[in-house]
Amino acid sequence: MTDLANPAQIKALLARHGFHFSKALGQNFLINPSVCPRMAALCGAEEAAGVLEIGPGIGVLTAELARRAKKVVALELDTRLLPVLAETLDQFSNVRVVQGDAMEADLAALIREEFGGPVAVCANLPYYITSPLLMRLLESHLPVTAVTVMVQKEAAARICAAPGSRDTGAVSLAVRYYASPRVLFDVSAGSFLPRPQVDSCVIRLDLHQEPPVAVRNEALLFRVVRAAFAQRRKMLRSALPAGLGLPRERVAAALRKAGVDESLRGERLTLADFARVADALAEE
Ligand SMILES: C[S@@+](CC[C@H](N)C(=O)[O-])C[C@H]1O[C@@H](n2cnc3c(N)ncnc32)[C@H](O)[C@@H]1O
Repeated sequence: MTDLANPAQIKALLARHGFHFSKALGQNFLINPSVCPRMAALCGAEEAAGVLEIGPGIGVLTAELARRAKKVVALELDTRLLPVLAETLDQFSNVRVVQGDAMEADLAALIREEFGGPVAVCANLPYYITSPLLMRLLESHLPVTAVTVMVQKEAAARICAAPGSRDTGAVSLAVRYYASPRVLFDVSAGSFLPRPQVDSCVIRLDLHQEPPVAVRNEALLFRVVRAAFAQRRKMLRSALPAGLGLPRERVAAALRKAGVDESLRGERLTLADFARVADALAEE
């Protein structure tokens, strides 16, 4: 049996299957033996109905999840990895590997059919789709308790940024609408095969039962947030009309009504501020 924390054995396994890493699919596999047990222990696997993993690779994290969760469903895009996973996860009767694209798959149906209730999501994410995939998981109103993922360190700083901080952006605010984010631990570039250019970080997003702010039109809220950060060095009085394609006077009136200073930049606003601006614009 292959020791999935042993680089020499992993290389031998992949060579036996004629596998070559695909950069385009973000294939950097974990080889640091301490990372997967920590992720699996911190992702809420035991409390949920099971764990949905995205991108199992050769199954190193999947195995640790299977030791703790009632059931693990692992969604992998690369068909070349299916025979590898059949071999490495052979000992676990509570794991099902599903071939598919996490950006396209009907995740609601998958969770409904495979699990009896809300799941935890755990993944070492393919970096090329980190933000869109996270937003898909959050926006789709899936029965998910928490999302624990490895992302690039810079992405973690943006996703978990507190409002008003230097790293805050449209993604940070969108994430906070759906979840409470926190950084769990850092992971060095040397923990992966092949070694990526940058360090990584494991974060956990605990999904809210209800959004922390009430807003009339969710889509408009996110349009306002994106407009404010599309030109983040500009004050709201310029950034919002440009980003929303609205007359300056209309935006100025909405900002006044919302009690938000038009000379501020987006990074100074909280989610509640943005919600008041969106509501004021919706009323105009
Ligand atoms: C960073 S690797 C992580 C592999 C493994 N979980 C580990 O930690 O070693 C990302 C994995 O996601 C898979 N992947 C890439 N794009 C995907 C997609 N759109 N849907 C599902 N899996 C994808 C890759 O093939 C790869 O196995």
